[in-house]
Amino acid sequence: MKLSKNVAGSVKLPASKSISNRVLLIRALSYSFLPIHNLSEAEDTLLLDKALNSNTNRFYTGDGGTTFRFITAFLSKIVGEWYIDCSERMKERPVKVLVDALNELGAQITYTEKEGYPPLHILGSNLNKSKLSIDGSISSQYITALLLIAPSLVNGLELKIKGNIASRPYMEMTLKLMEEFGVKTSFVDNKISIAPQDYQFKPFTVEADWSGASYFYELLSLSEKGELFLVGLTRNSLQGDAQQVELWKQLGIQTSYEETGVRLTKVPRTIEKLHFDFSDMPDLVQTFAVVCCFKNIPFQFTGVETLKIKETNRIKALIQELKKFGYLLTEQKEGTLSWYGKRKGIDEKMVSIKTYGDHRMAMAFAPVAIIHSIEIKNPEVVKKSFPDFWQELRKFDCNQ
Ligand SMILES: O=C(O)C1=C[C@@H](OP(=O)(O)O)[C@@H](O)[C@H](O)C1
Ligand SMILES: C=C(OP(=O)(O)O)C(=O)O
Repeated sequence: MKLSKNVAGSVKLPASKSISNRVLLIRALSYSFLPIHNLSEAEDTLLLDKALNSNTNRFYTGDGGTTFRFITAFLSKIVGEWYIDCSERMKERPVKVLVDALNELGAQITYTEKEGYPPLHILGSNLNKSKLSIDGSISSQYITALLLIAPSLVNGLELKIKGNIASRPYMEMTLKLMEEFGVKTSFVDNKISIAPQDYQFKPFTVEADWSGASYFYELLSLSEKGELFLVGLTRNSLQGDAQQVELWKQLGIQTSYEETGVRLTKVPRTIEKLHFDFSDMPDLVQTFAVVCCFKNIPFQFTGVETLKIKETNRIKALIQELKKFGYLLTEQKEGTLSWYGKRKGIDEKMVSIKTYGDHRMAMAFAPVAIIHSIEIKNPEVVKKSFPDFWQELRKFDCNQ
């Protein structure tokens, strides 16, 4: 694919997988069959949906962090014996904080391979303890998993969060969705309290995905001219990644909210370098690292410590792949990724990008095809969150 330097057109984004997975779990906890409109077709969502509708006691959750962690909490409170398996990469992503919490509530969960990691064997029961304290700095998904089941626990849940809350907007998204389905929650001074109560499920429509939108902001940013319309995005989003709008403005992309989506136009950029704490928007680090290098904007990104335990070690993967274009990124201290503007020349006419099983590596590098000839290895990885990504990108192919 050779991308045009003038990108004009409209993009159909996938539905948010974060919202989809939460709403699927809430519907299952409500014993409801009412419809969820615009449910994501991401593999992570398809696998969760399948698990929630299966009648076996063995589940496979693939590569999905939320998929694995949400189903773990869900099964822990159902009396029975359950086995949850997953992909090889998920077996390297820790789950101890969640398992310890569920065991403290009364479940009996054991590791079937490596201590602290999936896969799991679960003896589920009526969890009747209600007070917990949990480390919030590793993944918000542990907190979300506990919150989602909290109203259905015999004595509810009082959750005290210790340390920083990584990916905090995702936890806030969970609380907002619970409220949307009629559950009362209280969040004061790092303590969340939820009394036992029933969800009131109702038909629901999932928003378009702000994380997936970032690759088209990047596309316009790397182009020479153009204008894009991203269908389905709204200003009042439940997604923390909607906050990327402010960053793009500094980088020269203006967002205008219209009735059916957002319009992106090019404006002069207002910054020469970018210092930003990504702990609220961890999934956008790859997009901004790539765009900043190719626009020659030195950067220092803090709050990136959780990236090592995502689909791949994203810090290492970014350093390795950007080096192929001569950009020398450094991780001088844990949780900080920087590029000081240093670049060495390269001879390669065509650069081959490894994706390491990570959808966001493929999507963050794809727009670079505007500037440099690239080949993306294992492009099918996008199915984890954005199955139609290549189809949408092809709209900007010169040979179309
Ligand atoms: O709750 C969610 O839907 C998510 C939370 C974040 O994970 P962490 O809380 O592990 O950072 C994010 O990176 C992931 O893509 C989706
Ligand atoms: C980190 C991600 O997802 P998960 O943790 O649910 O696998 C992601 O989609 O970038």
